[in-house]
Amino acid sequence: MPAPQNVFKAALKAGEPQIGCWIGMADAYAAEIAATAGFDWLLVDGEHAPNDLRSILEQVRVIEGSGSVPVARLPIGETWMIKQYLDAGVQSILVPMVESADQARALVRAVQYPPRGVRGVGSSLARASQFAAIPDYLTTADEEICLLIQVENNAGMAALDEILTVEGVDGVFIGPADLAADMGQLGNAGHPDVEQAVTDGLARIVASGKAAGILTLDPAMQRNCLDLGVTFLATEIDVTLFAKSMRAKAQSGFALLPQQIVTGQAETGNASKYLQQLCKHWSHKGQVEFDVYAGTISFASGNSVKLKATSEALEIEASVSPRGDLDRWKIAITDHLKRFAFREEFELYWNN
Ligand SMILES: O=C(O)C(=O)C[C@H](O)[C@@H](O)CO
Repeated sequence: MPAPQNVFKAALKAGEPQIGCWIGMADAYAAEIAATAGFDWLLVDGEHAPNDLRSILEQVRVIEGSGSVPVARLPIGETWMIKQYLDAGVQSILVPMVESADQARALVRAVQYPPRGVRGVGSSLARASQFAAIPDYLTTADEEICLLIQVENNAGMAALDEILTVEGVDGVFIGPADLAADMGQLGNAGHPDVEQAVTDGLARIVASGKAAGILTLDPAMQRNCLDLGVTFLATEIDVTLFAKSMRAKAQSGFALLPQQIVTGQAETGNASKYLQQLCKHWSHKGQVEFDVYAGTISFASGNSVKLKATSEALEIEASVSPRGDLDRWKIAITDHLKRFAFREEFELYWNN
């Protein structure tokens, strides 16, 4: 009886695109929910999520029972860590921050038993062999391990062609976020230079015959990657899905409640000037419409202000969301207008 077949590895070898999702909740219950979605693979993130071997194992267990395949990302590519992940029964691993062919070769050795590799032999204790219930595990395990590595900085990209010659690396994942950071575009993986480097790298990986992979939430980039021949594509992240939908649902709930609104006025002959100054000042942060007589400024937070200028006064209506801080918003509006009206005695009276 051989080691369990790695259907994910087989699909990559056959060039069949596999759509996956990053799961970073670091919780088996959440992983079990994700596993009902039907993704081909789920990346259990041991690098950026608060996971340890135990939590990785619990998530792998619940995913294995579904139609999805677990792929575990290690925090870093250490031989002893790989040994533990494989003995725990993980068959597909993703190793971050690979930047040389020597490093890739060491990782290949780490996932293989002697004489080809250095994986320690402990299968009699290991879940991977079903605790020695799989008699042929030792001689069949290597073939079912899928080793995926991440190239995600300038050094790795420079060594990519040599890395792609390393036998035993089943796929190479380009990490846009970390590559962007190393390219001087921290937080801006969508920068044209970064996207160009990513697509060039993916094309080289595909041309080498190895599987190419990436995580991107951008639908256009996802389409482009599949057109390039990417075969392990992660299109979502559970944490961001959950966080964004919770925030949106909280806002839509509060939208059922009345806004907090207050009016105010200031006697001045420069009402139109100050109105236009305030609208221009906040035009880069919020949604702004104005002319010489009236203006509206709205922010994503729910804070907004309407202004009307006459020849003698500036009239204001300030509002915040039901849970917003109206007093703080009034102070912000007052402070900005006082700064613009520094040449005169300017008092803004609120009708609260
Ligand atoms: O560099 C990248 O991009 C990745 O390796 C994926 C990120 O680590 C993932 O956390 C999403 O930002």
